This record gives sequence, structure tokens and C-alpha cells, in this order.
Amino acid sequence: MNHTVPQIAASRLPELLRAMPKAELHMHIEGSLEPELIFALAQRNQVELPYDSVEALRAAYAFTDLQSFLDIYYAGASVLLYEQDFYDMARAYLNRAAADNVVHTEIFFDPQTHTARGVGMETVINGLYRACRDAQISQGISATLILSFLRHLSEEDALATLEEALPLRDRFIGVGLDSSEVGNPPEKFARVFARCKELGLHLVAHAGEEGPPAYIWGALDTLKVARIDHGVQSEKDELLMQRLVREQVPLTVCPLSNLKLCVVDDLADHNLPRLLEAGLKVMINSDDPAYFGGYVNENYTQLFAATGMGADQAYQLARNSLEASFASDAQKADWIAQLDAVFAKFGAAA
Ligand code: HPA
Ligand SMILES: [Zn+2]
Repeated sequence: MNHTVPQIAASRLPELLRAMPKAELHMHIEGSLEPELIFALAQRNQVELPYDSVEALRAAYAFTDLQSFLDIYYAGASVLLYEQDFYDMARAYLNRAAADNVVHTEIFFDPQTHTARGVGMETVINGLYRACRDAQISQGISATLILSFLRHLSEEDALATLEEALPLRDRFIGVGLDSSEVGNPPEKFARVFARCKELGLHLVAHAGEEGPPAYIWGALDTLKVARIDHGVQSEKDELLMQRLVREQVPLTVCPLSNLKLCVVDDLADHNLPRLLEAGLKVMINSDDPAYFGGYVNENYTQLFAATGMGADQAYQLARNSLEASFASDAQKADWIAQLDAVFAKFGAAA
């Protein structure tokens, strides 16, 4: 711990967790589509849904693994057709994030889910980008976009997707890799990530959510990513753990996602406290908040309640989230000063 955290009463911890300025670095915008918005957009766009009601759709959110979730998640995204749909979805998320004191968010989007249905790349990116810009103006939240390749599709498809997005290169800051992990190792995307690196894009990838530690090694050594999304399987490999600590590779952990996708059986057994204690640069994110039962503050409060972590860990997690972002050093220093001020205020009131 490189900062003295004041004594704060345990009873004030939930309030502190909500009040802390934080960054969210692992959130798929299509995973923020609430059932109510799915139905509203289906009606607006005359899209037929295989569910009769919001309740019936919500009742289908009983997942057994990543794939059982992805099937429903891609079906939900089918209501997105026009630029305004992407705008409305992102504004809804950004309102929720700002209410959770998220000062900065790096939002994943999956263009192939939309271009495969005939939606234009510019429709997707322009709608999301305009929402980020408007939220910055009206709520003061900083929001940027990360284009994610779907790993169940081919590398050729990813390369073509990148080419299609390049005219809008100034509207996204990096690329990621998501969708069905096991059987789709990072090495499958070596060429497209090399090309993105040449282009100066920031690089991240999902690895070690359900897949083995070898996929985390592959993401670091072959794809050259700066952050690992999830990475909770790293505990199975001591050498990998040592490397992640030594290089301070950020892991964007998503506790409620891990619970809902049966990566862990019980939040009380989640390994985030152990990873943090071991010196890994972990932080808390919501992944797909509309599907997994909560936005980022819900992830913080439920994990803290289940594991008994305290104010010291809260500080470190929020600080890690800000430091691991792709924002400028000056911007990060400003947010960390805000974080320190919140802790000082809670400490003074103790
Ligand atoms: O948690 C996830 N893992 C992989 N792909 C995804 N796409 C949305 N959420 C996820
Ligand atoms: Zn994810």
C-alpha cells in the first residue's frame, strides 16, 4: 500500500464504496441493454423478439457458463439498427455510470455483432461516440471506446472489421478480444493485433475467464496487450502470478459476472482479495451489468459484503482502476487527488 488510508467505520463502507471516484475499464456496451430498453427498441424498430415480455426475457437470464450467456446477449443486440439506438443505449449506461461516481470509462463495443446484420460500421461508432461526447458535456464523465473483435470468428473477419473501422480511427482508442474463449486462443489473432499495435491503438484482451493461464501468457507475449480482461484463472500458475506482480499488469476483474457465469460458486470465495493481497493490479468492473445483476457499485458493495474487505482494499481498487486507464497522466493525477479527498473526508468524519 503506497498511501495511508484513514480509519473509516465499517458501517460507512458501502457509502464510501459508492462515493469513491473510480474508472470502469471492462464493460460491454451491448451488455448494458436493459430488458426494458430491448423491448422499447424492438417496438420502435419492428424487430420480432422470441420473448413475450420483459419478465420472460429476464427469466431467461439463468446462465450456466459463458456460452449460455453469449447466446442471449447476441439475441438482445438484434434490436440495435440505427445510430440513435446506439446513442440511446450508451447514454443510458453513462447515466448509470455517472451516478456510481465513475469518472472515466473505457467502453467495449462489438462491431461484428452489428455489421453481420447489415448495420453500417459508421452507424455503430458514430452513435456511441456522440453519446460519449454528450455525456462528457452534460455529466462531466470521461468516456472512450474500445473496439472488440469476436474471437469465435476468423482472424480474416477481424482484419476486415479493422479496415472498415479505420476511417473512424479517431473515435476509438484501442482494440480488445471477447466472446467464446475456450478453443479460441489469443494466437489466432496475432496478425490483427500486430497491425493494431503498428497503428498505435491500445491493446487489451479477455483471457483467463474460463480459459487456462496459457491464454494469459499468449495475450501478453503474442498479442502484447497492456491489460488482461478477467484473468481470474492466473492463480493456477505461480510463475504467471509472479510475472503479473512484477510487471503490474492490470486485471479488469468482474465479480458479479464470474458469479452469474459460474466461474465462481459463491462471491465469498472470489479470489480478488487474494490477488490484491498478492500484489496484482486488480480492479472491479461490471462486464455486462444488465445481465449480471448490477452496475459497478453493486459489484463493489456485494463483493465487499461477501468477503469482508475494508477501506484499505477499497482505496487500492479504486486507485488501480484510475491508474490502469488509458487516460493521460495529468488526468489520472487529478482523479487520484479527488479519490484522496473523498477518503480524507470519510476519515475526518470517523
Ligand atoms: O465476459 C465476457 N466474456 C467474453 N465475451 C464477452 N462478451 C461480453 N461479455 C463477455
Ligand atoms: Zn467482458
